[in-house]
Amino acid sequence: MAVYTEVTDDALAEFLELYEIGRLVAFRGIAEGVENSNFSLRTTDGDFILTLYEKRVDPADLPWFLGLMEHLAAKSLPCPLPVRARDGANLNKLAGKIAAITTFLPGIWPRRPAVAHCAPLGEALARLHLAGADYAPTRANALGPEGWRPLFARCAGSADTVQAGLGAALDASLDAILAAWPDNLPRGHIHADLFPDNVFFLDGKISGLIDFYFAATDLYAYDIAVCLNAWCFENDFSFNITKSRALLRGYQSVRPLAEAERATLPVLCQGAAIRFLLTRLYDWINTPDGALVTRKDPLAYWRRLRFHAQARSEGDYGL
Ligand SMILES: Nc1ncnc2c1ncn2[C@@H]1O[C@H](COP(=O)(O)OP(=O)(O)OP(=O)(O)O)[C@@H](O)[C@H]1O
Ligand SMILES: N[C@@H](CCO)C(=O)O
Repeated sequence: MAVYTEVTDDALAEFLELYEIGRLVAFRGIAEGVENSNFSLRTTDGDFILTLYEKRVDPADLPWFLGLMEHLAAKSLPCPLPVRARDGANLNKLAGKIAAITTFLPGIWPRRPAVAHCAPLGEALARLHLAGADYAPTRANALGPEGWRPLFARCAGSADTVQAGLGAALDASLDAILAAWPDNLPRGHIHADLFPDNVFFLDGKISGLIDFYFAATDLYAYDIAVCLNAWCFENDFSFNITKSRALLRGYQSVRPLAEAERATLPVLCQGAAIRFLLTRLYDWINTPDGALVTRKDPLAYWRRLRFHAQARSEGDYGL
């Protein structure tokens, strides 16, 4: 459930006056997502999404995210296009929060990711990387390697309440991953959270890439590692190398990987696994019982981390 902030009819009417998008026809909260409050908005001009930015998004970063989306959409990537108000602003205030309207994208996200989704996903990710290359402003990845130790420090004390011995195991894993982390790979703007619920499909083709609020300037291959974690494990935590091979082939059909990117896939995947493990662990510990939002299981990423830690080479990912 992700409607943290209620929007009254009067406040909405006043807000929509700022835009030139026709008259309101329908408005409802969207239950999915955990980070921001999202509403679907229908006007006489069409369908839109209204987002109110909540806890984790730093308002100072919003112009960068919206600018990136505008840049990518202009290059025909199927991502939401921020709608500008009459005065040209793409961010305004609603119900005490910073808010934006973006275009609505058709399609549905795959509840059960299959092999057939993975090649189009890889292609779309590579297109995103290429299309973003000439977006000049940069954004440091707050949830990249430099952020992992400080994040762990904020939840280490409670890790063992989730699983006995988890704190010490994570401490050792972080040491190993950070020591082996590559710093000389090709970089640019990455999505950094391209999970199945952020990718819409229609008739077997990708129709939407959403949720750019973790995007940052970082290693391209790290973005692939995020996708390998999010798309290529089965419910029993076994790694599906057929999905991984399809994803990597799809990616390389658009942007071939450098040798160093291929060779470092095991550690990049460990890093991506620990990143989601840590944010989930933090949320697990800090979300009060009875909160409306569903907490995500940190241990699902502990299982993934263990797989990647025993991977020896790119061959373990189907290359
Ligand atoms: N541009 C869009 N077009 C169509 N639907 C959208 C769009 N943006 C968001 N949605 C809908 O809103 C839901 C939540 O959006 P989103 O994933 O961005 O929320 P969030 O709280 O920021 O997410 P997350 O928890 O994944 O970080 C999506 O699953 C989708 O149903
Ligand atoms: N994709 C993240 C949640 C929000 O970005 C996760 O599954 O932990």
